[in-house]
Amino acid sequence: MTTEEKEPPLLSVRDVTKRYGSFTALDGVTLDIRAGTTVSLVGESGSGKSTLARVIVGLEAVDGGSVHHRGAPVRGRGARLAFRRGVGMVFQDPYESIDPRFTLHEVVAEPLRAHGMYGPGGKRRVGELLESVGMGSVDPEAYPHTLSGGQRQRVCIARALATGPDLLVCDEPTSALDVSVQAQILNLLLTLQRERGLAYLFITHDLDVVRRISDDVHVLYRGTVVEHGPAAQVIGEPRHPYTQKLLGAVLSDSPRTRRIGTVPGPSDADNTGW
Ligand SMILES: Nc1ncnc2c1ncn2[C@@H]1O[C@H](COP(=O)(O)OP(=O)(O)OP(=O)(O)O)[C@@H](O)[C@H]1O
Repeated sequence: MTTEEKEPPLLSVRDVTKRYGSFTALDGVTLDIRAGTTVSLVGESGSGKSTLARVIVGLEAVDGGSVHHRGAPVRGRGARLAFRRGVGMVFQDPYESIDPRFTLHEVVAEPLRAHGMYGPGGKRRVGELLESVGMGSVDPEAYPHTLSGGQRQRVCIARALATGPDLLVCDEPTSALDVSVQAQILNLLLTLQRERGLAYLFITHDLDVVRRISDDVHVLYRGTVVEHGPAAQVIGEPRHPYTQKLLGAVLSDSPRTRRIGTVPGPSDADNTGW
């Protein structure tokens, strides 16, 4: 038996359902993330990617199914609190996700304070975190409006790392940034992953990013995982008709805009029957 088989996945999502009123946003989603690996989540707009990300980090309650961390269900207040320390989130828009009234120090210290981890060494810890994302030379007492989008996203990454998580959920962390900055942020995330053995759940519309970073890919369609597997297989030889259409639509675009967008739904499809 290999180590991989013996150890439970770092994160396990089991048969998760999420409804908003009568609308089912997630319908029996199951997904595993192994320690130190990257799972990408792709699917057209509205397929449920952000909902799944919010469910995983505990921003939304599930209506059915469960989330497990290192083999133990994230259930009950104690388990939820411990899990929240172990998972960080990076959002799409670094302008919206930082409170402009907080200094950079306060932004990064916030999760430490929330988890009772801001002790006497708190200031130094925040300095180290800013340093680790390439912001060591910036005044921690500065306010976010003095920063560029890329710098803000670095601060958001420092905040996500504050409690020492083993998993980061990244919801389109580069798509609101200038193209030249996107590569820098992606490189930073890859370096941090290497250095810290982090696992990522990575939501992106950018197929080149999916190719570059993913170990596994899950394809979401209307709240259901229709295909998953190693990235090379899902991208190189997609089996499900929806994945084929999704990637086909992307690949027919110009190389500069390989974004996973909208594909014809079942009613428009030619007997694909997904
Ligand atoms: N709070 C909410 N109340 C009602 N419906 C919601 C809510 N949040 C999401 N939805 C609906 O759930 C579905 C999935 O939304 P979600 O944001 O997860 O999609 P997505 O795949 O992340 O899309 P995008 O790529 O555009 O971000 C959408 O139809 C959306 O309108």
